[in-house]
Amino acid sequence: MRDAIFDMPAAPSGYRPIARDEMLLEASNLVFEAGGQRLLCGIDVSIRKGARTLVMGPNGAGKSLLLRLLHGLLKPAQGDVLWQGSPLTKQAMRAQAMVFQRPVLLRRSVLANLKFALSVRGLRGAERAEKIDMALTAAGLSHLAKQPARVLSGGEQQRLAVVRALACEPDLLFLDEPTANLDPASTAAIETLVLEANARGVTIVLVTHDSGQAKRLGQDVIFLQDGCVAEAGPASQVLGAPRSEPARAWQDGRLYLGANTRSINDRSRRTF
Ligand SMILES: Nc1ncnc2c1ncn2[C@@H]1O[C@H](COP(=O)(O)OP(=O)(O)OP(=O)(O)O)[C@@H](O)[C@H]1O
Repeated sequence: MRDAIFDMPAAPSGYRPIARDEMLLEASNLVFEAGGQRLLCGIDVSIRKGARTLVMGPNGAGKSLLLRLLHGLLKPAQGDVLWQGSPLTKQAMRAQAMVFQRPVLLRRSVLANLKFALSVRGLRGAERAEKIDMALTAAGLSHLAKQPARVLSGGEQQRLAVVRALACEPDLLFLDEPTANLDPASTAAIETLVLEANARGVTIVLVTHDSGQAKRLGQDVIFLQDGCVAEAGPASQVLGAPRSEPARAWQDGRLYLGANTRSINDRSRRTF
């Protein structure tokens, strides 16, 4: 039985080994295949309760697929996802929420988007109204509550998507490139919402290509390359003193093309 956060060599000094009961989500030997291709190669990852874990790596590395598998939106060809040590159930999925790069909003008002999400969770009346009010305030969207969500700017839509997810009080929030295409002010607003939620105890798993964001938010990092984990561990190691070539290239700002020359069928082999 594993008792450390990731399947890595000995943890570097200063990094506290994490006991198993501190794991919120664990995946072992996750394989995903589509169209006759092996897209995830047998991934082992663990998500610490209360931590901010970043999923990084180049385009097509499998970051979104990994999030969807961890959230239970996709089923693996092989491998298991455990939520607090037990198989992922519908109930466990309700303790999680996901925010996508392009916000998925109802073609209704800002208010109705929040109302609907909370109603699905069984909230009504004063309790729901209070949560809606809190969400609108947190997102700075109170003045736009009656506007159709689709007329909001990209940054406003993403803030709505984040507070709508958080209003349901998930234990874990997945965010797939939530600030791609956003300007610095909008990025800062999303990061503030994420950090505030995390300070309240919400575990965060966030995909990013943004090196500044990785440094600002990262506590643990899973670095993917070609559907495999190239390196995983504390951000101080993976981003600060990487051991794998893909993560080293990222740190140096080099374009790492090596793995792309391999054929798709080689994806099951770890060559890092
Ligand atoms: N349903 C599917 N069927 C076939 N191939 C798929 C499917 N979903 C994803 N892929 C492929 O799997 C690979 C990984 O996709 P994924 O979206 O996870 O990459 P990513 O790391 O999130 O990339 P990006 O940074 O560009 O968003 C890609 O080559 C993609 O084309």
